[in-house]
Formats: sequence, structure tokens, C-alpha cells
Amino acid sequence: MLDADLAHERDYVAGLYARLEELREEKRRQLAQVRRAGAVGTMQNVSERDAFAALYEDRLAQLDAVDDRLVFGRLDLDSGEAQYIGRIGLTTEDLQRLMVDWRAPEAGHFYQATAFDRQGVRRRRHLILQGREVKAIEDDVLDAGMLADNDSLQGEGALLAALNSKRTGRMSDIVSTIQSEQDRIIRSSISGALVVQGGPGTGKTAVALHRAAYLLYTHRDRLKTAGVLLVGPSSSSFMKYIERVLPSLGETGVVMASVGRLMPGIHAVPEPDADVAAIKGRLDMATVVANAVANRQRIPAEDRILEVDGRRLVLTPRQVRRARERARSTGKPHNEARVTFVKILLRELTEQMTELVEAGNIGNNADRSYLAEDVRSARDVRIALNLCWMPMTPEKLISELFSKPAILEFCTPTMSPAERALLQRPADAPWTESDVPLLDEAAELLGELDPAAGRGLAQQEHDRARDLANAKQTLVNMQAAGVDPLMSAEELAEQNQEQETRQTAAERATSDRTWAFGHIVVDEAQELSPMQWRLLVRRCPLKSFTIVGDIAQTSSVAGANSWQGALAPMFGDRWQLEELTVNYRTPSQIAEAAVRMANAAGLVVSAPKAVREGRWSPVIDEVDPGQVVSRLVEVLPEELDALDGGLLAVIADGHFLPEATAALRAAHGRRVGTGAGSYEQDIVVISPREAKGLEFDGVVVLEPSMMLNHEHGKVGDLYVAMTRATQRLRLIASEPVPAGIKR
Ligand SMILES: Nc1ncnc2c1ncn2[C@@H]1O[C@H](COP(=O)(O)OP(=O)(O)OP(=O)(O)O)[C@@H](O)[C@H]1O
Repeated sequence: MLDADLAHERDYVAGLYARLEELREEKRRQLAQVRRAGAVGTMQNVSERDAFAALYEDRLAQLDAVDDRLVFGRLDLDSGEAQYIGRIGLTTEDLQRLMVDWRAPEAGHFYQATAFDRQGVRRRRHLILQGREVKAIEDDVLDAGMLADNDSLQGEGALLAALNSKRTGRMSDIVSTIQSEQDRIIRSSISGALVVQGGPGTGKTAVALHRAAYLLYTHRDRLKTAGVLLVGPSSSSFMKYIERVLPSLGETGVVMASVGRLMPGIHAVPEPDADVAAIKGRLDMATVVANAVANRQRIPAEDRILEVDGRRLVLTPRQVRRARERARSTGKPHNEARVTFVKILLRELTEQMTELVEAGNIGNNADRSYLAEDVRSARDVRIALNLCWMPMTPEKLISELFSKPAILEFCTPTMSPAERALLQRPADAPWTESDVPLLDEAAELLGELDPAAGRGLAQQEHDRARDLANAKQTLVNMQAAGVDPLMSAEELAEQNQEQETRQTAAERATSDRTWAFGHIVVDEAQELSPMQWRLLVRRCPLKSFTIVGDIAQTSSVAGANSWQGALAPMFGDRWQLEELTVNYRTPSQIAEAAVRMANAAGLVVSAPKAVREGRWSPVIDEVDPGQVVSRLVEVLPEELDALDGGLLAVIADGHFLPEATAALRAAHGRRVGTGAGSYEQDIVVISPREAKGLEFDGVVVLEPSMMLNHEHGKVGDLYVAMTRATQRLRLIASEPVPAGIKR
């Protein structure tokens, strides 16, 4: 590397930061100006000021988020042009391009060009920055004849440096070292369902997050109004682990939710019983919920006498049956069809009432319209109609389904008594993750409790038009107040709408069950049950999905054994499979031991090629029964030493978690955390289930055979635990070490 080249790049990069600083300054100035101007004036002025302030604050936050390693690449093209690639696009004030956004089509060459397919690129240069400073540059010369072998791994030095760096407990972006097989997936078409299968550490999560950012950039028009939903596994550790990646790519508009949070207002806990989860995840639960709804549309066994103002009306089973048929034929959900049901019967009862009144007052033609109100408000009538067609909330329907044995039996004619016994529970039991799709199914079949409360499309359109008009008026007002907003009326209207929609997408994801997202990214998708898939497809009727996962890592009993099996009910054969084949996380010695173990236990795994060899082979401690935790405490200093400040996870079955946590806390105090821990904690004690998707510099697995035992988990649990390590793996066993781990 030439010093002159490095000096040149440092100069250029300093220029990029100077421009970033200028843009920030501009936003700060606009923000200050808006705040000053808004201090006086009407209520409307004040809320306009707030809208502007929020807009500028948001932009400022975006510019701040891309500060670290703003630029990472340069392409020298056949045309002689040098193109810098970074987290966002930057131009000079007079619109000369300084840096291309990594998601722009022309930046694709940075990730895809090879010596065999140069795509007009003569040289690809990686700029390795620490903070704002260029520490090194690394070149791939792609000119024919200058590079003999096919560099399927690009920027190897930069990649290895990234892979060997210490873990922080939070995932970071891979934007500077995306590999070509990953890039192809990130940039593939938005339409349809794309399944990304890959073994542990192949970058599935990383690819899913970068794809969300790419789609938002490329299809901003479509996605800014509809939004993108990112669904992750239930553990909060995982969401915490990935939460910084998208902001560092300049995206704040993605709604992130775990599967337990997909029903507004419900904060579900994990399902404690795997057998219950398996039943509730089955597709036939949709019929069970439909039966529960139908069960609320009842026909009385015999005539009912209803007293209204001292007169006796008769409600017959035949009348109710006919009204029910007509209400059902509207095709509306239960609560909405109830309006038709009630209307028909009230009319018939009112006719009866009128006849009775008239029979007693022959020849008297007085106005009888008050009778309809008398019938409607009569206590007997209200009770009778409710008994026949009870208005329902999803919560009440599902809660009664599982807490009232008679209802459960009626709704589950094909289930065995043992299955029913598993489903039964008290009415006040907390909602679990496997209830969420059932509640959603119920909400779909029940509809709005108060049909008038639903905001129709027409109303939403009206609101949007009104907001646009307001945005224009805002600009006029700002100018009149002496503030120069530095943007045109059109831009402002557009920006305000964008701001509004972004918030709305996020807000509505938690408050409106019927919100239809433009795209859904699902991580750890192998864990989803058929009922959870059903819910997700309802959230994106266009079926535009990115689905990432590893079938071999399934630990939920309700989860999938094959992509075909999991997806066929919802997507038919309209999905496309891509595979990631290189393991970027786990050193080869550890990855190979994990694969040998899985194969010996009869688990078919996709065994990706490990990109690097580690310093250590797995260390195995065989101890006497009862000595597992004491050995852990004993060897921990050695592990911490080897990792030299890195992050260490102790992965153990639930049985060992409390004991291991207590023993480690006694020795290492507040350095010991549970779950994903916090930034100050470099030792975490965690179950294999929670560890899914996460990674650590070092991993100690306690009693591996226990994770193989089906009572405690599937083979996948031990496979997941062993493949979390980026540097070092140790296993402490008092029972026989599962076959395959030792060579
Ligand atoms: N192109 C890349 N450049 C740098 N690091 C990468 C690249 N691809 C993946 N990685 C790193 O490899 C590790 C594993 O990635 P990730 O967690 O996305 O894998 P995964 O396939 O989701 O794994 P698992 O299924 O085991 O949870 C992460 O630290 C990620 O940053």
C-alpha cells in the first residue's frame, strides 16, 4: 500500500465528514429557527412548529447515526471515474456527487464485481476506518491478468478483521464487507416470498436487516406508506441484540416485533408447555376458533316468552334460525352480522307487539312507532337476543373456549380428551405466544365490536388529503412568520406526509390489527407454527416476504421440519429458495464438532463452510456428577483470560440456570448478567433458546447431553449452543459427552 494513496484517501474522507458536518449544521440551524419562530402564535402555529422540529430532529438523528465508518469503499471504473461508497449518498452543494449510497444500483458493483465478471470495475478499494479515521486501505485489482484466482470472498482482510473483532453484545452492520452471495439476496426483487436458508453464522440475520434497509431505499414510495415489519423470535434478547443495525444504516422506519407482540394490546408470555404450543400451532385451530364463533350464534331449543310492557311476545326457534341464516349470508364477521340478525328479529317482534296492541284497540289508528323502541329496550328482548347472538371480543371468546369445558368440547370434535385436557386452563391465565394467532383469528371472524367505530377507507383518504392541505398551509404560515424553511411547498408536503406515515406505520402496527405492511421480514422463521404463518400473511396480503432461517435449528415443537411443509399452506409453491453457504461466525474446529455431533444424533444440518480457522479446538471437561457448576466457577478465569476482554456466555439448560448464575455472581458480582445482559456485563448466563440468533466470543456449555434429551429440547438446542462461539468453546459434562463432539 502506498503512503501517498493512504494520504489521498484520508484527505478525501476528511472532505466527506466536513460535508456531513455542514449538512448537520444546516439541520441544526433550521431546527433552532423553527423553535424560535414557533415560540409565539396560535395553537396551530405551535403544532406546526412541533411537526417541523420533529422532522429536523429526525433528519439530524439520521445524519448522526451514519457518522461511524461513514464511507468504506471506492471503485475505480473503466471510465476513469472514482466512486466512493458509503452509508448514505452525499453531494456537494451544487449537486456534484461525493459518495454513493450502498443501496444505489451502481454501488452493487462494489459487492458483486469479480476478476471474472468485472462489471466495469478496474479496482475495488476497501477503506478501513476507525471512527472517522482511515486506518488502512486494501485493494482488489480486478483487471484481467492481474488477479488469477476467483476471489469468491471479497475484501478478505477487511472481512477477517471484522470477523475477529470482539463482540459487544449488540449486532453491528456488515455494510462494508457484504459478500456477493449475500448481496444478491439483499438486492433481489421485492415481489413474492424469498426464503433464505443457511446454517449457523451464515449471516441470515445480517442479510435480513440489510435487505430491509435496501428495500426501503429502493421502493421508498411503496413502502413509506405501508411500512416494513421485521418479526423476530420471542426472546427479548434477540430484539435487543439487533436493534442498532437499522439505525446505523440510516433507517428508522422499520417496525420490529417479536411473535408475542403481533396482536395489539396483548403482551404475551412464552408458552410454558411445548405440547400445548404444538396443538395451538396446528392449522386445524382455525376451525376450532370458527366453531367457537359459530357456538355464539345459538338457536333456542324451544319457544321463548318475552315480556314487553306487560304483553307476552313469542320468539320461536324457527324465527331465530331464519334470522341467523340471513345474517350469516351477509358474509360479515360475527359482531357486524349481528346488526342484521338483531334488526330482523326486532322488526318481527315489533310486528307481534303491534298486532297485540291493535287487537286490544280495534279501530284506533294511533301512531304506534314508539312500540319499536319499547321492544328494543325491553330487558327480556335484550337478554334473549344476546343469548342467541352474543357480541364478543376476541379475548372473551378465546378465554371462554379454554376455560369452559362444554364450549371446548363443542368446538374440538376431532380432538382426543387428552388433547382437550392440555388446552384447558383458568380464565385468568396470562396470554401466551401461541394464543396470539388464535386471538388474531378470532378478531378476524368477530370483526369490530362497534361496527361504527372502524375508520373506513374513505375516512382515511379524507384525513390524508386534509393533512396534505395543512402541510401546504404550514409553509405559507412559516414564511409569513419570517422563517425560511429551506424547502419547497411540494417537498414539505411530501416530507410531512412521510413523517406522518412513518409514525403512523409504527403506531398502527401496535394499535391496528388490520394494518397491511408492504413487506415483512421474518427471522428465525423455522420456529413459526402454521397458525403464526397464517397471522403473518394476514399482515401482508401482497405476500411480499423475506423469510430467513435454518430448518436444522428448529427448537419449537410447533416449528417447521421443512420449508415446503411450513410454507405450502400459505404460499403454495410461490416462494423461491436461496442458500447461504459460508459460516462467518464459528471457527472451523468448532463448526465441524457441532456438525459431527448433529449427524451422530441423526439431525440433518446444512453444514456451511467456515471462513476461518480458530486458535482453539473445543475444550471438554468431564467431571463427576454434581461437579458441573463448581468446575464452571473454577475454569472461568481461564476462559476470561483467553478471551482477553471478550464476551463470554454460559449456555445451560433451564435446570442449571439459577445455580450457575448464583455461583458466578458470588465470584464475579455484577459482571454476570442473564439473557442478552447489558453493555457492562461480559459474562452472561443464558438458555439455548434465548441464545438463538446471538453470538459471543466464548461459550461454555453445561451438561451438553441434557440439551440432547427430548424432555428438555431437540438436538437443535445443543447445535445452537455450540455454534454461538466466535472464538472459543468449552463443554463441561458429568454425563457422557454426546457422540461426535470428540474426534
Ligand atoms: N459479509 C459479512 N461481513 C462481516 N461479517 C459478517 C458478514 N456476514 C456475516 N457476518 C457476521 O457473521 C456473524 C453471523 O451472522 P448472523 O448472526 O447474521 O448469522 P445467522 O445466519 O443469522 O446465524 P444463526 O442462524 O446461527 O443465528 C455476525 O457476527 C455477522 O456480523
